[in-house]
Amino acid sequence: MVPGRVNRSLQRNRDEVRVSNAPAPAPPPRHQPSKRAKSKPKQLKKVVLPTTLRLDNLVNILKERLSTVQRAAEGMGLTDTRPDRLLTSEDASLLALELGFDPEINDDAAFDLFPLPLSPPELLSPRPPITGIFGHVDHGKTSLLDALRSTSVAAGEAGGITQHIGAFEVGVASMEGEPTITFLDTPGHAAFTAMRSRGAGVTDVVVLVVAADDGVKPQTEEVIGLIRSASDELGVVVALTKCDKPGVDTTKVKHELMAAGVEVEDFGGDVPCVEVSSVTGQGLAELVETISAIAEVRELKAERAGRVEGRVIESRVEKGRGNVATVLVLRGCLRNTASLVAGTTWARVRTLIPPSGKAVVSVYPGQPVEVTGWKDLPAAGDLVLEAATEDEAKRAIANRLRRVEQEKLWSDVEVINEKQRREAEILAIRKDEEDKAKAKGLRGNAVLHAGDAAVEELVGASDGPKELLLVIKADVSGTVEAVVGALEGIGNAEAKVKILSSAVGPVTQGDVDMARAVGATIVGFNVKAPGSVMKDAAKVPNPVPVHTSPIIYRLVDTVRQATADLLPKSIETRVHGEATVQMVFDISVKGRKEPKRIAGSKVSNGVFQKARKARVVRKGEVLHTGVVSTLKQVKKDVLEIPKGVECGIALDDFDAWEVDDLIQSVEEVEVARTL
Ligand SMILES: Nc1nc2c(ncn2[C@@H]2O[C@H](COP(=O)(O)OP(=O)(O)OP(=O)(O)O)[C@@H](O)[C@H]2O)c(=O)[nH]1
Repeated sequence: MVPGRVNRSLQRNRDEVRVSNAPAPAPPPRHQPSKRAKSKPKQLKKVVLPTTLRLDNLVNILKERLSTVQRAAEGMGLTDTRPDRLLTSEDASLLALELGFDPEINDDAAFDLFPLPLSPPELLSPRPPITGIFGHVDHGKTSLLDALRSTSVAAGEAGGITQHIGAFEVGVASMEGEPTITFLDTPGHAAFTAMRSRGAGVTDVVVLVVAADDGVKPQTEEVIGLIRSASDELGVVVALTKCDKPGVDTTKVKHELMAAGVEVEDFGGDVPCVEVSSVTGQGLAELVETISAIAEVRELKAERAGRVEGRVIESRVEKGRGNVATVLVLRGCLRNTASLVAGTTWARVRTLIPPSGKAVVSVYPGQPVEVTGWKDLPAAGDLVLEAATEDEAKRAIANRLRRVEQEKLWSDVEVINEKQRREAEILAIRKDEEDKAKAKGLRGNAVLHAGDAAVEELVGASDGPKELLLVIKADVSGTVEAVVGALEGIGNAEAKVKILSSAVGPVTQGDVDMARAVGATIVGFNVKAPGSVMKDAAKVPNPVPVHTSPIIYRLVDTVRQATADLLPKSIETRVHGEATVQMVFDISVKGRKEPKRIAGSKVSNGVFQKARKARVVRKGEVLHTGVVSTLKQVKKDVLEIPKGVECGIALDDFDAWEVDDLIQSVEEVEVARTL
């Protein structure tokens, strides 16, 4: 415990408040210590405050009166001082200080691991370039990666098989230093833009794949945009694929590339363009040579000793191996004895498996490796850092988790406080309306009804957009991110998607329980939902919708439809008949003092039906829509009147007829809306 820390931060806060209120002559009341706190600094009594507490918890901890704490809170500028109001730890500390206490926080909470400063040049050694292959759907990325991968297998030990770990290495005979290129095996689906842009973050060289028989397409342009935004860090080579196809016009494609802003070498620019075929193997060696030439010019170097740093490029749970993450080493030496942290999890490395499939004891910069031993699954994109000891790793992660929890809690605090404030407001309004109703002489249900009506008006007026709550599951962390990216934007101002949680793994009973508790829908990409879990999800009265598919677009469509279903249906009015008022007269009705006012009309269009609602239109303006109480032909009650026939019409709640009013016989139909 370090008591001084809080005081320093409190001082800083006071300064901030003063600055923001600079024009005011006197310091504002909030964050202003009382004389009591100032004049008796030695008598401050130590108190340890939990990170989250309600106002009444603070009252108990400080052993003060509720009213005293509330007064102090008001003096600090807090408008809401109800006992169940949640306080931020900062406000709670300030209140404690204000009331003559010395609040403490745990200094260990600040500990974490961070990337090392840049290494001095004399410690740097060449490293393999990290190469990403990007381009439009079906332009041949997978085929090119497969062709390059088989080159690496062929060049490796006899019978060797490359494991699919999200990256692989290809040897380059002519390259100096580390004679390999590391290829990232990134997927090329349109919905995976998020992953691609992250992939580009660790990439040194981009191979822009353009099919020679198809030319520049929307995703080609998207990749060009990505390359432009990171042009200082990226080397670029264009691979014109499918050049074995008869009749392809590579010059035309190069023109298209120029038009899209890629200055190809043949036309005087600096971007090399290699014509390849994954079918015949044409140009593959040249492509590899070109990448290594680009890498040499860029002098890619990293320190091969010391603490390791890397990035997670893929992660998944594997039967028998547990949490597995493919890590790309960016600096240092990754040993099979290291303790690592990534995101909010850590690992004591159990095995290091490179693409060749044979365990190794150390891995160097530019190389990809599968790391097992993670306590939890790290996410694709997470920074991997080495801790000096296992304890250090655990400490850093405990603090990161605490911070994540706190952040979440404090965003919830706002919501909870707002919800409580609103509930109190609703109660007050209900009471007020009920009192008014009683004063008017109303009794019993009529009083309750007055309260209900006022609350309904208030609640109806301020409802935000409807939300489709989602629990997302996917096979690997990269796809979790992609699915979240594809779904989170769905909706409009009236209905939208809200993602409650997203994680790697199959749909579990826990997911269903959680979804059921909050009324959420489960979306699974490329994952299984066991039969028992699906059976439970289908249970009435609270079934949980579960949508799983290996096709992301299908999930997007399903979620879009489910979100559209939340939209209030639009009401379409269909007119089945029209009558024009020709004269207005009164008839006396048995048992009624007042005569009934009848619109003597003639049906001018369609059929006028008693069972349908009637809409009164005067000079184009709708005056009333209501129930038909009387429909008479001469003196006889009838159910409908055809076109051209005269009739008498009366409505339940309207009788201010005028000659020439139009009475429409209407049907109100609910129409589903789309997004
Ligand atoms: N003739 C010929 N066909 C090719 C070549 N490269 C790919 N193809 C074919 O083009 C089609 C698409 O190839 P993929 O490698 O799946 O393309 P992709 O870019 O990975 O596709 P997505 O993963 O869907 O983005 C397949 O039918 C391949 O057989 C090539 O060099 N020559």
